Amino acid sequence: MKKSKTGSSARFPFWNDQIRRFESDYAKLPKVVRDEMNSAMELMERITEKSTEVTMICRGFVKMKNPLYQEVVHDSVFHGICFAWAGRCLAYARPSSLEYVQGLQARADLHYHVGNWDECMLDAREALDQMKRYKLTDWLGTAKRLGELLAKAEAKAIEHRPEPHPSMNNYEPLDVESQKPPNDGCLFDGVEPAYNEEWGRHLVAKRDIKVGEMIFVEDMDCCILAEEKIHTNCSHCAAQAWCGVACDQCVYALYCSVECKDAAWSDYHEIECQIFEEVNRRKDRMECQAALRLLIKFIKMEGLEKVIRTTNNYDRNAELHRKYFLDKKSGFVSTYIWYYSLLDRAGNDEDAEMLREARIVDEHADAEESSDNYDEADEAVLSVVLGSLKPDDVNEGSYDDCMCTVRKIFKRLQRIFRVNSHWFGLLPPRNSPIPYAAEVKCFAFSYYSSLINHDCFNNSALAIGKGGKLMAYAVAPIKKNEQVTISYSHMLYFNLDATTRRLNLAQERKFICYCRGCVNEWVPRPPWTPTKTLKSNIFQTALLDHVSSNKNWYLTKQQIISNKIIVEFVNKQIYESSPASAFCDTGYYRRFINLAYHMMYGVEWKVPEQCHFN
Ligand SMILES: C[S@@+](CC[C@H](N)C(=O)[O-])C[C@H]1O[C@@H](n2cnc3c(N)ncnc32)[C@H](O)[C@@H]1O
Repeated sequence: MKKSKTGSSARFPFWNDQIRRFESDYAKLPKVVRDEMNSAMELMERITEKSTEVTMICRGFVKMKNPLYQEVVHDSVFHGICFAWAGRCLAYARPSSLEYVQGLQARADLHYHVGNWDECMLDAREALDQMKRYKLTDWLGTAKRLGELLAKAEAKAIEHRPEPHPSMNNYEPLDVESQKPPNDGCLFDGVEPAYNEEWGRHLVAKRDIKVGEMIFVEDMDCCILAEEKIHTNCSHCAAQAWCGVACDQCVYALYCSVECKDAAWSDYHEIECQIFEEVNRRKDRMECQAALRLLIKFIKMEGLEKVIRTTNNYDRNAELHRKYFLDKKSGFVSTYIWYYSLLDRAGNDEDAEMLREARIVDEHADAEESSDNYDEADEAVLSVVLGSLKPDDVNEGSYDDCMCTVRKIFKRLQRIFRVNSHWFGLLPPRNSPIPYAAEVKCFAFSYYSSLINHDCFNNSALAIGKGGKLMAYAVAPIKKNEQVTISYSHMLYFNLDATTRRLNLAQERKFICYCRGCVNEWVPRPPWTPTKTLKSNIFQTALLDHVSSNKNWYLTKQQIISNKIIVEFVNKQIYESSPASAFCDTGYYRRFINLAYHMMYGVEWKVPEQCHFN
C-alpha cells in the first residue's frame, strides 16, 4: 500500500494492521482500482480527528473478502463508504469550521474520482462559498486546490455530457434545478387515474410514452426519512440538510431551509414538536409520524369536530363515497375521504385468508383499527394532539368519544401509509459505470404515486428531486391505455421466480401479486430487433461454460456488471436517457438480464421454474 504523504500510519495505527492483513489481496487488484483506493485514502487522511469513522471505513473495506467483489464492486463499496463518511463529517462539523469545508472538499474529490462531475462542482463551489462567508484562514491552501478541482470538473463535465439516445428524439431533459411541473399542474398530459374491480385505483397511459419521459411531478403530502437520514436530511422535504436549520423548540427536527422549517411548523410541527423525540424512538416511527402529521393537518384544516363527523359519516356509507375515490381536489370533505378511503380497494378475500394462514398478516390485523384497541404509547401521543387542537366546545364528557374516533383514524392512517406510500432512493451518479444499489432516503406519500400499482416488470420508476418534488418517469415504453406501474420492492433484483417474488411482496407489502409476470411468467420483449448475436469474447465464453455446467444456470451480478459492452448498451438504452436514474429501480435489473441474454445468445430470457437468488 502506498505510504501516506501525511504520515497517517502514525495517526491511525489500525491502518498498519489492515495493510499487513490485506496486502496480498490489495496486490491482486487492478492498478486502476489501487490508484483510486490510494487517492481516497489520502483524502481521508486530510481530515483529522475522525479516527473512529476511518476505522469503520477500513472495517467495511475488510469485509469485502469475496474475490468476486474485488474488481467491480470493491472500489464502489469503498467509495460508497467514503461518501458516507465524508457526509457524516459534514453533518457533525459546524458549517463555519474548516473541518466542514474539508468534508466538502473530500466529498468533491470523491465525486471527481467516480466521475460525478456535477456533484463535484456543487461541493467545491459550496466549500469555496463557506470559506468566504466565514472568512476562514486558508492555512492548508484549500482554496487553491478547490479552484483547481472546480476547473477540472467543469472541463470533464463538458467533455462527458451524454448525448441523448436516438430513441429520445422528443425528450426534453429535466431541469434538475427547478423541477417545476409544466402547465402549473401535477400531471403531465400522459396519464390519468382510473378505477376498476380488478386493479382498484390505478394510473393509465393516455398516449404512448417513451422511455425516460416524465410521467408526473408533484408535491408530496407527507415524507418520512429513513432512519439513517434523520441527522442529515430535511425532515419536511427530504433534501440534504448539511447547512440545515434545526427547530428552535425541540432542537431535534432538522430542516434544509427556513422555508421548510416554517412550512412544517404551520402544517404540523407546532404540535408534533412536543412529542417529536418520543415518536422518533418508537419502533413504528415511520407510520406513526406520518399518521400524526396527516391527522394534525386535517384537524388544522377544518377542526376536530368536522374530522370526526366526516369519518363517522364515511364509515356508515362507504359505498356511497366511491365517487370520491379518484377525486381528491375539491374541498376538505373530498380530500379527507379520498385519504381515508384509500384502504377500501377491490380486494380478494381469499388472498387475505391465504396471507393470514401463512401468518404473513396478523390474524388480528382488522382489530388494529378498532377504537377499542388501546395502546398506551398512542394514547400519550394523541392526548397531546387533542390537548393542543381540541376546540372549546368539546367538553369533558365528549372527550372520550373524540379520543375513540381519533384513535381509530390514527390507526387507519398508519395502515394507509404502510400500503400507499413508496420508498424513494438517492439518485446514483449519472455517469458511473457501476450500478449502485439505491439507498432509501425516505418513504413518501402523494396523490398520484399512491395510486400506482406494482408490476414485477414495471414500466415506470419513482424518484425524488430537489425541492422535495416526487416524479415518475418511464423506464420502458408504455402504450396508450396500458397501466403505469412501478416495482414496490428493491428486493426483487434479477432472476427471482414468481413464487419467490410473490412471497417477498407478501411479506414486505402484505398482498399477493397478480402482475403479468407473476401470473404467467411473462417477460418483456426487448425494445429493438436484434440483428446478430455478438461475437463471443472471453467473458462470454467463461459465462457459457458457467451456464452450461448446469450447476449455476444464472448470471451472477458481477458477471453481468463485468461485461462492459452490455453495461454501455444498457446505459444508452435506459440510464442516460432517463431524467433520473433507472438504477434504483428493480424492473430495470430484470430488463437488464433480458437484454444481456439477448445480446449474448440472441434468445429471449425465460425464467426457469427452479431458480436461486444469488
Ligand atoms: C399503493 S396501492 C395502489 C393503489 C390501489 N390499487 C388502490 O386501489 O388504492 C397498493 C395496493 O394495491 C394493490 N396492488 C398493487 N399492485 C398489485 C398487484 N400487482 N397485484 C395485486 N394487487 C396489487 C395491493 O393491494 C397493494 O397493497
